[in-house]
Amino acid sequence: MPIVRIALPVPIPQLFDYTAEDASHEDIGRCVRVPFGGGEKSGLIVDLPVDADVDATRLKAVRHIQREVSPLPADWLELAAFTARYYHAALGEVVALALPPGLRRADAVRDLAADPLLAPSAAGAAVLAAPRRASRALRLLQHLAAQAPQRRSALRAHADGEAVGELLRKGWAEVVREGAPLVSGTLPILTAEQHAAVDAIAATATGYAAWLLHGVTGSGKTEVYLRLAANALAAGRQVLMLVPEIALTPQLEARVAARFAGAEIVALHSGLAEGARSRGFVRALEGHADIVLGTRLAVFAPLPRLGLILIDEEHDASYKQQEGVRYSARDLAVWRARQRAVTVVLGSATPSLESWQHARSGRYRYQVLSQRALASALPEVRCIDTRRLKLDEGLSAALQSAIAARLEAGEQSLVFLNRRGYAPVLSCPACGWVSTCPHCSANLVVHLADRRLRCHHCGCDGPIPRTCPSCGNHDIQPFGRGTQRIEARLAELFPRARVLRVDRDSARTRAQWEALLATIAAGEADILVGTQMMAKGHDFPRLTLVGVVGADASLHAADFRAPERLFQQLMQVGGRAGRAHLAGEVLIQTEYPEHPLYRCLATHDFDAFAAMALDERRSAGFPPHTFQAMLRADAPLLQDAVAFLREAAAVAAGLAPAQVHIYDPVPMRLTRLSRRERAQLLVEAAERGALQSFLGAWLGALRGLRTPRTLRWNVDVDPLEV
Ligand SMILES: Nc1ncnc2c1ncn2[C@@H]1O[C@H](COP(=O)(O)OP(=O)(O)OP(=O)(O)O)[C@@H](O)[C@H]1O
Ligand SMILES: [Zn+2]
Repeated sequence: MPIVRIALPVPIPQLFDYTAEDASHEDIGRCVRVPFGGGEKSGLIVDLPVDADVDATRLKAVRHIQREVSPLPADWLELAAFTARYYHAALGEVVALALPPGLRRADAVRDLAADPLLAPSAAGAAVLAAPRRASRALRLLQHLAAQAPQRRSALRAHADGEAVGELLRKGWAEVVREGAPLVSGTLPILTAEQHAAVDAIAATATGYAAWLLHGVTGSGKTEVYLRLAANALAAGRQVLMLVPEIALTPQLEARVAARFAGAEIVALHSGLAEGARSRGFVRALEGHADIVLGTRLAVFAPLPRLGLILIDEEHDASYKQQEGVRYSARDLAVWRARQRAVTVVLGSATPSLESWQHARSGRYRYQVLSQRALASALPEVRCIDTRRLKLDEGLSAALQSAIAARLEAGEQSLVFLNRRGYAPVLSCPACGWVSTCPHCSANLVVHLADRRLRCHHCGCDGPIPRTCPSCGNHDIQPFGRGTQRIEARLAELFPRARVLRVDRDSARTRAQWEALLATIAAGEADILVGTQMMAKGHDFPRLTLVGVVGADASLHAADFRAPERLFQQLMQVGGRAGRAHLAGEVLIQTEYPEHPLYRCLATHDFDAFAAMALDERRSAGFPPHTFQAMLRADAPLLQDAVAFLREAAAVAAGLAPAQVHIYDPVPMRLTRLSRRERAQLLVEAAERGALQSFLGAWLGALRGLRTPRTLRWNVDVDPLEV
């Protein structure tokens, strides 16, 4: 009887053999359900071995093979295997992460029929012409009318997308004939730099090439992506477009859908309902989807006709998964481009130092967009020296009057503060009590909007006490400032202005987020108070002033990547100012106006900053000049976590070649998280290969160690946080 070898989601690097009566080589790459332990697990057939690893008579039989959809192709299995190897994870875990849950469970995949193009029908047009009460269906119809035709799946993705069935039932929308033009709408005339970039990148389109597209904020990188995508689509190829957080980029989704009305666009991200995710994945797998637009996990989309990979905001930390299999979608995308011999474009106004270094060394090709597409200039950036100033709830007089001037002119301002909540801690001046999280080594943040004290790490919360829980003092005070406090003060200072706070508390759902964006875009907000959510990618033509408060705190953070992140964040958020025809200005409140980081910001000199930061990294022996991996352990008791890491370090000492450096175990900065104490051990090498082969041997040995039941450990290759 045929034997099938299966990758199952278990945390050990082992494959499992089963028998399957009717299995053939055609089944490699198919999902299966198998008995496992007392229950059932689902996994993927990766091989059809001639002989089993164990006595064949003891093998159990698979329960079900999913044969409704095409098997995952060999190149996809290679991608999964590479991911498992490089990040030292079990293949089954990679498969579990990469496949949509429904497909992996070998469930039936429904609704695989083509994704029809829809447009308003005559009845729909009549509905739009007559005044009627607002409803979901009406809003969706209006949206469709503004951008018809649209794929059913694209409509589904709209905030009112649930009404798509209703629209069809009511006859307000109809299916339009295929063969609609691939590219629709009027195309903007490219700037000279955009033109040069498109030409240069298109010239390498016949094989593997990695491009860093370094375009200043507002330079029109998106337009370059769209033109390159159009070329690939015209050549009959599929395009993979990665974005940092799809919930943050509904605008981009809409833009892509509007540009390529005749193309099938599939969104892939973890926010989708299971059915939609399976469906999109299978549409890509079977070669129907033309464009796959998604967050990091979309890098695992199977794409038989792949022709181009685009990575927007390539520097963004969200491309790195921070739990489970800690992969970097950006790095995997580059590997994938090489594997499939296609072009990959990494775009950013503030490239990661890793990518910038690759561009310098010639590993990546390099294309610059130095001018903004619409605006005549980048915003003017100035520091407000706050050392001798009296601030009003953190706001300087200069910033206040700049905001007042924008109000007067009918323009928008953004106050950027990367700390949500009202105040980072509640404290008692009498006895020194502070609000600390019972589960984490962190303070509880005051959220005045819903009157709670909340931990931003474990999420636990409770009411705000009226008196000090320790001494009974009535006069306990919120200490420090978050977005809610700034919002409240701005509302007092500018009573006639419409102040809008944009952070993860005010935009908890995608619908809330889209509503906020729509409010801003419609000019119905005058002063925005926002966290880094506001920094990414947005394009609001009337936003002309960005005020930065509280950035100094990150200047002296312990993580060696902190300056890079701060610079990127400030350049990005500053880049929201003056993107269209109104001049922009960025005011940074700081006690260190002479700091080189701020000076580089003021001159928009990313290259100077990057060169400086890379020099520092070289002398300190940090990435990208070295390669790192982090072994982390957590347990209810810190001593258990540290003891394990000490043992791991001792094992490493016996295995590591001279060029691999093993650091001492240390508690993590946020030592306690959700009642578990955490510690880490850094290993570093001058070469990736040396690190990789050491890791293989070391982790193998660690898996054999006896550890307390309550201890967990994991490895993070190329960690972003150290
Ligand atoms: N060739 C062009 N002609 C006219 N307008 C353009 C052109 N290219 C881009 N734009 C417009 O310029 C603005 C900035 O473009 P886009 O948002 O793509 O910039 P970006 O490079 O992605 O910037 P960021 O990195 O800051 O997000 C947008 O409003 C876009 O529509
Ligand atoms: Zn907590």
